[in-house]
Amino acid sequence: MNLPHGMGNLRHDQRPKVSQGSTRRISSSSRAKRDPEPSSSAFSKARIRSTYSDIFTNAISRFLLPIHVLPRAETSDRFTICARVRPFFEEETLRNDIYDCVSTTNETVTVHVGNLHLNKLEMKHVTFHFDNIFGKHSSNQDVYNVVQKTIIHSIPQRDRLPVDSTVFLYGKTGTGKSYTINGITQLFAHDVFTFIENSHCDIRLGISAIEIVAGTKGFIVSKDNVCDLYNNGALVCFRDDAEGTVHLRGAKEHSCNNSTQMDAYIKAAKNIRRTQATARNSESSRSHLIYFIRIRKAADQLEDGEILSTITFVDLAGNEGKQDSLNYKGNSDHIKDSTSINRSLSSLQDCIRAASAGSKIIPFRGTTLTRLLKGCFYSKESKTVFIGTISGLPMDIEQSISTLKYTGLIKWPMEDFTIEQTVKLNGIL
Ligand SMILES: Nc1ncnc2c1ncn2[C@@H]1O[C@H](COP(=O)(O)OP(=O)(O)OP(=O)(O)O)[C@@H](O)[C@H]1O
Repeated sequence: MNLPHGMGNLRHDQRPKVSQGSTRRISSSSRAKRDPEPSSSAFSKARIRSTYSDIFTNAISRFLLPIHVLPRAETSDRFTICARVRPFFEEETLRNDIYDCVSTTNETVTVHVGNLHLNKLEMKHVTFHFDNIFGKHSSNQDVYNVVQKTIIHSIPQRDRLPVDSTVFLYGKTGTGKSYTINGITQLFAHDVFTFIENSHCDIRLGISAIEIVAGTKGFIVSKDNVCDLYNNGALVCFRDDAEGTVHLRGAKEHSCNNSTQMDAYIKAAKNIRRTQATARNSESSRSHLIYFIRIRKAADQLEDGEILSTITFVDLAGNEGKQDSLNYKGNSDHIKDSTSINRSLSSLQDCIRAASAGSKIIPFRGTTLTRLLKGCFYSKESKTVFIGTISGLPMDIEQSISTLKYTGLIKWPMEDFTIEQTVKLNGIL
């Protein structure tokens, strides 16, 4: 029997156990109806999940990935779509109402959604099939090994022109975006000079780091501000050229001659970035952080000398559902931040989807974030890795599903990467 790929490397006895129930693909048209925004009802859902945790954990332990989940046509390698599941913290493992609602293989992640429907308990297993899944036990090195295959295309070779590459981290607050980007940029800093040496090309590296923060006029959220993290947060203007390369006017670019320097500049930007303690994360990022690693001709020592390619690392601010916003009632700054962040994330998805569908019209002018990343959408040769981060907590289920849908839709129509099975559980309430 042909095992679906992703399951091929699991022995039969290692695979999750069979579950009974209906299986269906999710169509894009019915998506909105069945997946409403998490709302105050999410609280009652959380209560149901905690009250009937025994029944739900039993149903999760009997889950088996449907055999026909995976076949799909080969798609281009311009976008690599991944998800990472963060492990539970120690304090979470000690709580009775918390159990793991996510299971993974190398290419699939399944979110187990326990619910009460018409007074009966049911378990919906929603499986997402991506290019790579990093489970709870994966390390930053595992993530970097995949990212490296993409960013290597930006290093010039004698027989090949370099292309731009971008790595995005997207997910709910506290799911490990910054943890992942810090890990992979550190590994990148360590490796990149070896790549350059092996390329035998005369090139030099420069790094700039900016954050995008919500601009406000009174009560109104206006155009976002771009701040230079290497110049005390000074405001930066930018323009793009015909090739789509964005030039930051007034942003400092530091030349890096070795790994230690590169690593130090990466850490310096991270430490200056705007963060705020929230209910979910003591150091929650309230801005989008972007590192631009410019690969320039070595002969051209000027700061604005010819750019051969750019490697961009984007740590997006945490997206927030309605229930998160309820924690900040009355904090108008936080609400303005959230509005701006959610608007730019939604615009980013529109742009990446238009780009992956090969559309000539890409709505990148909508937000500062998408204007800055224009090159990633316009250049057909550019390569992008998009990593959605989630947690397996019962109270995060709706957000995890929303993150995974957002992430997958970048590359495929919904029915090509999602499958849903519903199992009716014993117990009438
Ligand atoms: N894979 C992981 N392994 C171990 N610890 C992790 C992992 N992912 C996240 N963490 C820990 O979880 C906490 C929150 O992670 P992090 O700050 O990266 O979240 P975030 O998604 O960037 O949140 P925000 O959007 O609020 O900035 C941190 O203490 C981090 O060390």
